[in-house]
Amino acid sequence: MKLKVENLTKKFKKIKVLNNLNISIESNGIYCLLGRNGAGKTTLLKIISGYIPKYEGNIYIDNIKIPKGQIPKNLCFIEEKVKQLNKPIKELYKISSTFYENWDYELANELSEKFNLDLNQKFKKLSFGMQTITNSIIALCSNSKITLLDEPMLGFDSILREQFYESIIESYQRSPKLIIISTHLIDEIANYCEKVMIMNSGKIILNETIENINEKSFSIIGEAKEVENAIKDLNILSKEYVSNYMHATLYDENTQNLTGNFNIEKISLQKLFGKMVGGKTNE
Ligand SMILES: Nc1ncnc2c1ncn2[C@@H]1O[C@H](COP(=O)(O)OP(=O)(O)OP(=O)(O)O)[C@@H](O)[C@H]1O
Repeated sequence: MKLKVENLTKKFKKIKVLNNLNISIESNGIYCLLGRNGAGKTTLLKIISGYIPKYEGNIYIDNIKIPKGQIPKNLCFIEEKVKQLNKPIKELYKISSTFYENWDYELANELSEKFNLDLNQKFKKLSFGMQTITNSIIALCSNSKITLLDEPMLGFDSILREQFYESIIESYQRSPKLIIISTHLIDEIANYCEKVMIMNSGKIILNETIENINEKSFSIIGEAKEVENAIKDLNILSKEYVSNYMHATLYDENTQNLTGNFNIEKISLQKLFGKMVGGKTNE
């Protein structure tokens, strides 16, 4: 599947939450969407899903323009904290199977077993984490060609999260699709997705493969003059000085040939994210 978001602007009471935002996704894959609280992730996913009809710009799926406010065929969007009807889980699966034409019964059974869900239990009787897992299972089993998961791991403990990541991969391997996961669990998701999009100030400021990000993200520490000279032509995200030492963070592909009396090491996606968007929220 292809997804294109073109010049998307969304205002709430004159405040621009999305500001001429563009995304182009050319093929299926597992993508993650990062941004600080209030960055506009949910708003973006809701617009793509047709839940917010008023906006400027265009959404294209497989090169076809989606009319504003229309829920695209073959798309499933699961919001954070979504409330289901207070019915037993097996009823919710049944209802969902009539809703989603490619519903995967086998995967629904497998995942329910994996997460020890009692299919006779009513939704409201489930713990918060189990409610979230039910929603996320429904999203994966919907087998939608575009699956948008907005903070699908809310309330999960670390074991549940690990199992859920495995389930996403399993569902993707059974039936490749375009999955976008919005999350704050940055370093965890980095192990499972291939591409990362970072939102800030209403725009996508980074849209890269994890592989490229790893190749470009570094920190360098050493004698200030020497470091300054070595990195003067590179993309510097931050600089800090302690006496005559300097610590800098770089995002640049031309770091391979840096040599000198300093230490250079890779940094995590979490750290890079902090350097790129730290100190700025839309709130
Ligand atoms: N219906 C609405 N009316 C007015 N303002 C809204 C509405 N929905 C969202 N906003 C505002 O838009 C901004 C972006 O919100 P959004 O929920 O999209 O961010 P987010 O990146 O998903 O945040 P979080 O990570 O905290 O869930 C926030 O400032 C929010 O208060």
